[in-house]
Amino acid sequence: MPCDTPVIVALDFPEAASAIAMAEQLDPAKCRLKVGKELFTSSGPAVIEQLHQRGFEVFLDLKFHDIPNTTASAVRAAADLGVWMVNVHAGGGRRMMNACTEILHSREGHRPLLIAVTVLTSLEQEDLQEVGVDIEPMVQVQRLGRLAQECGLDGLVCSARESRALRGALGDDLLLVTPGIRPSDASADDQKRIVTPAQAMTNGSSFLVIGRPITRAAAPAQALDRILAELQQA
Ligand SMILES: O=C(O)c1cc(=O)[nH]c(=O)n1[C@@H]1O[C@H](COP(=O)(O)O)[C@@H](O)[C@H]1O
Repeated sequence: MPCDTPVIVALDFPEAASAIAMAEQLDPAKCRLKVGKELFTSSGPAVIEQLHQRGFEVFLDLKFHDIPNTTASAVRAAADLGVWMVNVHAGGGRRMMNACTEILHSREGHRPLLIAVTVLTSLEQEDLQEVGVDIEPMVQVQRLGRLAQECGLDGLVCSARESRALRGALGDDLLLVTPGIRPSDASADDQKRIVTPAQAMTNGSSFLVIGRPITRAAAPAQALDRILAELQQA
């Protein structure tokens, strides 16, 4: 069942049973699902197969960041799992990202969308300065976004706060996958560069990654429906 909405629900759960229980409350036509570091570390590739069997397309979010050979090999392994999307960290640089696009373009069969994380949505300018990046998030996002585009990646992970400027600087072809999405009444949790679902789409985001506002809701399916209704009105 193909999904016809921009929502990707983050399945941040400690093991497969709770992740699958959440997936079974959701409709593959209304959302895609993201498997991240916690769930994949605990459950491995099997949980992806279980989600595929339930009709979901899966974004494997491991933010691969390593030397070119290691990262390209990991991306190939992700492609072998049949995932819809996989991410690397643009901070790995040009040679790493080129190695990843080359290995995907040289393979037969299924090829996932390959996107690059730019600046984590949990970071603000002060955080960047502490780790030696003495520029604003917007500038760093555009610098890494341009580099990823030059390397032929399909898209970027960034905050929807940067989506409009990225569209102006890099055009409309890049997929902009934006976490840090919060309905106006939701807690920010540990996210810093947050945007509402409707504003994110208005800003030019392609996909919205949403975790706790849906998965921690008393009624997750209804929380998703409310967000989809907000998007319809945008
Ligand atoms: O690559 C990601 O998915 C990601 C990048 C980023 O900059 N910020 C970010 O929050 N994420 C992920 O998106 C999800 C956001 O979850 P919530 O904060 O619960 O909505 C988590 O699974 C994060 O690991």
